[in-house]
Amino acid sequence: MIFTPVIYIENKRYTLKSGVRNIWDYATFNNKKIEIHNLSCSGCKKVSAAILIDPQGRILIARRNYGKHKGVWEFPGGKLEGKENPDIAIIREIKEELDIDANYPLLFDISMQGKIVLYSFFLKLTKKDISSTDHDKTKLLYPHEIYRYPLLELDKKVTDHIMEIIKEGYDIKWKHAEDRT
Ligand SMILES: Nc1nc2c([nH]c(=O)n2[C@H]2C[C@H](O)[C@@H](COP(=O)(O)OP(=O)(O)OP(=O)(O)O)O2)c(=O)[nH]1
Repeated sequence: MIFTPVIYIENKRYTLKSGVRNIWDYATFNNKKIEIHNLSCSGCKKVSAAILIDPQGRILIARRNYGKHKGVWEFPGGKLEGKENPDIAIIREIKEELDIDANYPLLFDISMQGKIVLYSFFLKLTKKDISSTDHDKTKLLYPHEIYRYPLLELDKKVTDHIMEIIKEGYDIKWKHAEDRT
């Protein structure tokens, strides 16, 4: 599991390494597996969510097209299967839902509400035309714009944490390798 330089675990904030200001650079410092803190929550539903970021720093949100959350905007993702790790789950989910092949999911938030534990990962969005099996609409939004849409409670908390990370001066934009100077 690769963390960002900042991680929120149940609303507590941890800084893992100083001196790294672009969250994507952290992957190159920290490319080894680390076991995540084991949350004790018996009978919890564990869910991974993808904060897919484009090169302009916009985030993908999607409107659910079925079930009890139909019409609600959320981050793509879904439940962990069996003993699956959250990072493996998010790679599988966004392949299934959006047909996106992702690398280096960066874990930055573990939030709980009721019986749900949500693991949120930053991922690079390189694909242009997005369509989802689970959603009828998608949007690319700057983080402050996300609040304009009806969101699940946990997603508001995750968005608050993204805003805090940006206000502190961390950059969530990334560059294509060929654009790097
Ligand atoms: N995919 C996704 N799920 C989220 C987010 N935030 C959040 O609280 N959840 C909750 C909603 C669902 O209860 C659960 C995701 O499960 P799922 O994607 O398999 O959806 P589901 O409707 O089949 O799940 P269920 O609640 O009916 O059991 O996590 C989010 O940003 N993305």
